[in-house]
Amino acid sequence: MSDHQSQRPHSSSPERHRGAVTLRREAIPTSTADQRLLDSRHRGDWKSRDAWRVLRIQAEFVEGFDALAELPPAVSVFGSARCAPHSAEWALGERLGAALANAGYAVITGGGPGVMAAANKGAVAAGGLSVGLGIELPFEQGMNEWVDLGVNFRYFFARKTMFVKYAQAFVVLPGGFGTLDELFEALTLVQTGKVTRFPVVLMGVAYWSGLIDWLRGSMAAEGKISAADLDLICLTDDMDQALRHIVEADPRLVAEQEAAEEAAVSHLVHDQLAADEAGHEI
Ligand SMILES: CC(C)=CCNc1ncnc2c1ncn2[C@@H]1O[C@H](COP(=O)(O)O)[C@@H](O)[C@H]1O
Repeated sequence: MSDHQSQRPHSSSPERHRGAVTLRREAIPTSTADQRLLDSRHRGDWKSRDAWRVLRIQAEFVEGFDALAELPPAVSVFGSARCAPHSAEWALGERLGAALANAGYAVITGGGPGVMAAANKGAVAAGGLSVGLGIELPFEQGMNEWVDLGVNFRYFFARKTMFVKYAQAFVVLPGGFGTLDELFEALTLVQTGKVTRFPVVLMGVAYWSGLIDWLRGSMAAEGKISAADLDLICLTDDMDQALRHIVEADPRLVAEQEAAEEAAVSHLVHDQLAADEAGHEI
């Protein structure tokens, strides 16, 4: 008898154990897991159980990690699925995709239409890697034609993990609920220290100003966030400023800068020690 079993209190009624779960009386199933798995008549409802879904969710994370692990440094771009081709927002998305690709970043979008397609198109035109993380929706929708590496997700939350995990920054163009969800998720992760050095750029000053005013005038003024939390956002229409904000926080550059600073300090200490020694000898 194992230690685990010997610690169980004796009970007159029969019981069954399923991992950490103890089952007694009416809760004991009349069939075994093997029976339910092998009995084809029940295959349908077995698949709709949450335990089965957990495996599908797990598989979705594994597939996402597998497909994206070797991605070069990347930036996730968000924005409206509904902006029309040839609109000003489309043009901004395309310019942004190209600028990011020219700066050496892969461009990750939701793989859908609108701003997503524009940013993917810009990235492809500039010779960059164009990535789409699609989402299964109630209506049929393929990846936009400018996605070169596409992964389709069933679950929003698994997909959202990929946007953060494989990007060094978020750039958010004008959009609706989906875009706000992605923006505020990033801000919450940075605010709570779940991700560090993660630049969030908002492009489209006219569109976002009302929201920023409200965040400052109501949310921060009433103490729901600190004024410093607003510093997490870089609001600009200027492509160079957006790029600078991203590049300056790039972990590769930051690591190089920290190494250079450490080297300078150790030289200084070394010189000081040498000078002290020379002073003693005199
Ligand atoms: C025409 C239409 C509504 C298509 C929807 N097709 C979509 N395909 C892929 N990602 C999407 C889609 N809709 C919303 N999203 C996600 O939510 C954001 C856009 O939502 P919204 O349009 O701002 O609220 C995108 O950044 C994207 O990640």
